[in-house]
Amino acid sequence: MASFFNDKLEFQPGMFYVGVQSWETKQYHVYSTPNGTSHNAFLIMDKQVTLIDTVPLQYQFEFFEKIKQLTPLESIVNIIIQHAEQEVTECLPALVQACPNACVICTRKCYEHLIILYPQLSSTRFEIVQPKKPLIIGTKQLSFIQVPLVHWPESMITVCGDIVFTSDLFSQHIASFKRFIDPECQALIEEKAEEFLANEFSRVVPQLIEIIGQVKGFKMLLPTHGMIIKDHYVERVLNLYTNFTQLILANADPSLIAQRPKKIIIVFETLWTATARMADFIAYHLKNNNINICLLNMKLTSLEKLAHESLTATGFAFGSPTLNNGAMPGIVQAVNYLRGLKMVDNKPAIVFGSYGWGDGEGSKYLADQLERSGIRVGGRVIWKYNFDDSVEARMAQVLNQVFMNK
Ligand SMILES: Cc1cc2nc3c(=O)[nH]c(=O)nc-3n(C[C@H](O)[C@H](O)[C@H](O)COP(=O)(O)O)c2cc1C
Repeated sequence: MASFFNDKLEFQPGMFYVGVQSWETKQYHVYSTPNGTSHNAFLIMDKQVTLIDTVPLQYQFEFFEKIKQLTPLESIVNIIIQHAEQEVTECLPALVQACPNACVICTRKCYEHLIILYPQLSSTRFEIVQPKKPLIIGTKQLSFIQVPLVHWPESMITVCGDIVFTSDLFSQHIASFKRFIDPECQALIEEKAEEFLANEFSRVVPQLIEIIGQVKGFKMLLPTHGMIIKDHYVERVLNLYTNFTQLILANADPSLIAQRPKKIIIVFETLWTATARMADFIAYHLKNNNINICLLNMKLTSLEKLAHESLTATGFAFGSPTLNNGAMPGIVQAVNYLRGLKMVDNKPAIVFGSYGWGDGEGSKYLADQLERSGIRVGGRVIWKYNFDDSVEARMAQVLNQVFMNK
């Protein structure tokens, strides 16, 4: 009987895509994924049938059906788990039950994480990968490169001939009927790959540089999320990764940041528009002084957009009215997110905001959060309810001083 899931893709002789498209995923980790995502898994039909990664539990039926189109589940001998996170392991307990002959192959750390996540795996047969010991599965041979903290401590990637299964590396959050990057979707895929980088890998640049060197020259990259990258797109994506690492390294050096075209991120929230109107004033003032701006209202903007834009920023203006003696939740979240990704470090910042009856505790809270992370706040402009020309003049002076050294 024809199966609904019979959309086999043999991307290399004997190698099949058995992943799923998650069109409905609009939130991933802490940020939004408007294009959905995919959870990619791969089956290698060799003497020893070998599976690379699983998918989230909600897709177990589809995943198993896809495998069964190619081979009975019991025939699987090796289950390679590149990363312990639930998105690639939730089907593992059921899979192990369905494949009595299978051995789970992963790093030592991955094994430690898996048996905490799934105690029922304690009697499963595991094999811990060794750096220089390939796994021979018949005509094909697999070798493993550990990539700690890219993006969990147990992560590894898998090399097979001239292709690499890259786990989260080179991922892009997008669901699609296409499996391969092509000219039509190239721009979107590259944007999504850079967004993924900004949100997931800003803290692991030395590891990225090492991996970029290791995967140069390979023909095909098969990430956990998004489309497969092959042919000349491999070089394009590696260049994108290299540019990203250079950008992040430059972010650690104030003299290199100073050489970039100026770009100030104005990120704010508002209750009754006063802080929003001041954000507009800041935007106009900077623009009139030939400084690029990006104006983001955190009620209408996503964290992944904020992080992506912040990659190339040279400074920040954070605005919040006072709400219950503190700052607005979205802007607190924004500061916390950028601080964690080290996007604000070494860049000038100001805070601003309206208040009613207190002392501008909203912007004070933001300034304290930034200063506690070692980020120097160059100015704080506050006003009661509504602002007039004198507050605008004060703001203009702070902007000139902090962002233009005037
Ligand atoms: C729910 C709520 C809580 C507030 N809490 C405070 C407060 O704790 N301290 C204060 O000075 N003002 C407080 N305010 C007043 C606002 O900070 C004030 O209206 C301000 O002008 C709003 O700025 P906006 O127009 O940018 O939203 C509060 C306002 C609201 C609606």
